Amino acid sequence: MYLYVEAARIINQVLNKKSSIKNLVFSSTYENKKQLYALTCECLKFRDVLDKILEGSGLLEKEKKFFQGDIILARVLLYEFLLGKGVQHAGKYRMCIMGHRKEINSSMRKILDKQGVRSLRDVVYNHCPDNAATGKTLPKYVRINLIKTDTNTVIENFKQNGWKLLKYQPSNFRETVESLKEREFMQDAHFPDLLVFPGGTDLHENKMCIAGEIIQQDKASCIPAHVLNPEEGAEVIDCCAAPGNKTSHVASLIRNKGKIFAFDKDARRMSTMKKLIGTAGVSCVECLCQDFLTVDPTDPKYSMVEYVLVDPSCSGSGIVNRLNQITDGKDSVSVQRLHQLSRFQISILKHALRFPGVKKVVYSTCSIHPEENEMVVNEVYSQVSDQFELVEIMPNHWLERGAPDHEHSQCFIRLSPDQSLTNGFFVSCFERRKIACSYDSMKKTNACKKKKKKSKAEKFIAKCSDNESESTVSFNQIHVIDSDKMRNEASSAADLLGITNIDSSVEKNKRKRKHEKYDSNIGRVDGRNDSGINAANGKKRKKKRESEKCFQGTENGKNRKEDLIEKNAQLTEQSNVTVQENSKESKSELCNKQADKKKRWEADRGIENEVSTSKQSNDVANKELQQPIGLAKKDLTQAKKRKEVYIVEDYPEKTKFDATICINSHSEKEKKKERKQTKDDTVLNINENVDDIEDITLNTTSVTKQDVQKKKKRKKKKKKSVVGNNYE
Ligand SMILES: C[S@@+](CC[C@H](N)C(=O)[O-])C[C@H]1O[C@@H](n2cnc3c(N)ncnc32)[C@H](O)[C@@H]1O
Repeated sequence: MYLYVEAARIINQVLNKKSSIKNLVFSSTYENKKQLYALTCECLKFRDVLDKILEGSGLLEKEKKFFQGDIILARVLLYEFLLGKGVQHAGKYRMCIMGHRKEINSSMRKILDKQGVRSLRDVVYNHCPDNAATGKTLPKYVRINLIKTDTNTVIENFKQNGWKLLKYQPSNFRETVESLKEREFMQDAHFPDLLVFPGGTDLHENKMCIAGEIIQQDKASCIPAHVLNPEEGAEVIDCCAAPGNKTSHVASLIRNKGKIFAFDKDARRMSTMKKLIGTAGVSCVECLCQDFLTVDPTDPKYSMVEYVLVDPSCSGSGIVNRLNQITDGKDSVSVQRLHQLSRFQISILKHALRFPGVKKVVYSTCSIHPEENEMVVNEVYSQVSDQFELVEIMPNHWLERGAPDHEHSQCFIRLSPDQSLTNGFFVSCFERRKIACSYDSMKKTNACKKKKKKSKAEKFIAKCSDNESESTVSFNQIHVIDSDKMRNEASSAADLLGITNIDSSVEKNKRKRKHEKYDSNIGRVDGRNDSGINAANGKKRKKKRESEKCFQGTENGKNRKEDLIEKNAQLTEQSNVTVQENSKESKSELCNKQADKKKRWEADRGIENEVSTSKQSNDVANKELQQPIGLAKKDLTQAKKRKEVYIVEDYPEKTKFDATICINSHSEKEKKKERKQTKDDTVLNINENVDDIEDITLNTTSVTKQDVQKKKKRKKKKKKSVVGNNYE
């Protein structure tokens, strides 16, 4: 049968170090790769004991003609007969084995009796001091795919199918795991989306596994995504993603909301990944079959990426049931190979840290060699320590730290079969440093920025005035739609003219932003969290990213520090607007607030100074900072009631208009008329193309909807004629 012949061929090549099992299985023409892979691996694991049985039974001698010295094929058939599904549908192969079954069985019995065990598996386990070949002692970990289901449902499902859920105290977690018996399972102590089963449990045929609701994944390999801990809606890069276990885990943590750019240069592995993420119902991933080192970090496409996972190719020396260990011995990685790998790992990690918007990078390997772990991270850290810091991962929850005798080893975590009951693994985490800058220097920068803005605001207003009928322009209120930049322009304009009513609601994102407030942490590279899923922060950060869009990463060539300072400047300016508007507040209150704000600003950035302990004043300052611009919510509501403000709400979804200025200085009748007109007809078209944010102030023209439609028609006609010309 082709399966047996193919398995024998692959084993032969692996033993002769021609290629790896995975490569050979993937390139095989045998269709059922899973079956072929499993048989190949198992035959390699049981190689020694199968050889003994062969010797005892004299099978090779007796069937000299049949096997022609092919001991590997004989091993494969013997495995299938004794440990597999039986030599099925295999004609002459089956006849050959069945014809000698008595000798085979008696040979096996002798071995079992000699060792005092009941099965061949026990022979193998007893012969491997660390059980490396079988992985028997390692529990089986099952990750719950939160895109398709939830932990309780999965637990209930197992219980209904006769599995018993074991309870434990944190102090006896390890003992409970080690004592797990058949059809018993438990929840992991560290990660709520992980279940633990007895070693050797095979859930491939389980319905939830087939449906992609649960995924068999070692606990070690689940740690990087948890350490990365992106919030829902986050943008993530997975540099070396295939076959996609960690990618699909990240997708699960962000509940399929956000974006993952998954790179891998190996097309074959990439296609496996596509299948895996397809089964897992992951749709937020863009698979990019590309060498990650060739990706341009300044490409605007990646400007919103804040999280990067670096899980590069490594020696795999931590994988305990790695077949290379069976074929080559435990320390089979040569010095030269280690050197090559570590050079590659350094370059990938350095490249990951080049993405301008990135704030967290997790580097992991399934290697036990410091050359691929601590040494790589420390080498890279020495080059980026001005921008990034090494974060202490799970400081109170994980005892096994980086290898001693290496710098920063306290920051890293390692996993091992002995201590963590997992494969050997290494995880480290870089976070972008917080910017420390004094309040005074920040204010100085603000002053410069303000000057520039003033001229921009003047320009803006001049253009607005040009486009509205001069007699009615009073600029009592400004309404800005879907443009952060415009909102800022409007703020400056309002400032300049002493306008009191500013409604900066962003219509297109109205629903998204409804409950979100400006993040008072803006400008800080923050959000550390050891583990767990931080869904609540998700919306907040998404909003922050949206509002930062015009500053961060998109303005190529600008350095991040400047961006952040600008953001802070913006924030202060915006809160100033609020303060100015709040005419009811006394001067002294305002002074107090300013002082509090200064203290808070400096305390946030670790600048040693007196930090205000007054919760009340901090709360006020917080409120102020959270309020981006314009009217307080309650003031806005009142203004709406007084009909001083109206909001153009029902723009059609596909409207191209980004901004409109609404004049509000006439009688109610006129206002109504004007409102209708504004909706239907005259709008100040700030920018037709939302993507061209840079052009917003430049392309300010007044056009009617009819104009736009005409323009579109003209464009269409033009296109048609071009197509026509091509045919000619
Ligand atoms: C350790 S595996 C990644 C495993 C994956 N993170 C997971 O959890 O399933 C390393 C991957 O890196 C890919 N790789 C190696 N060099 C690369 C490069 N320069 N750019 C992108 N991918 C690369 C390999 O093809 C391999 O699939």
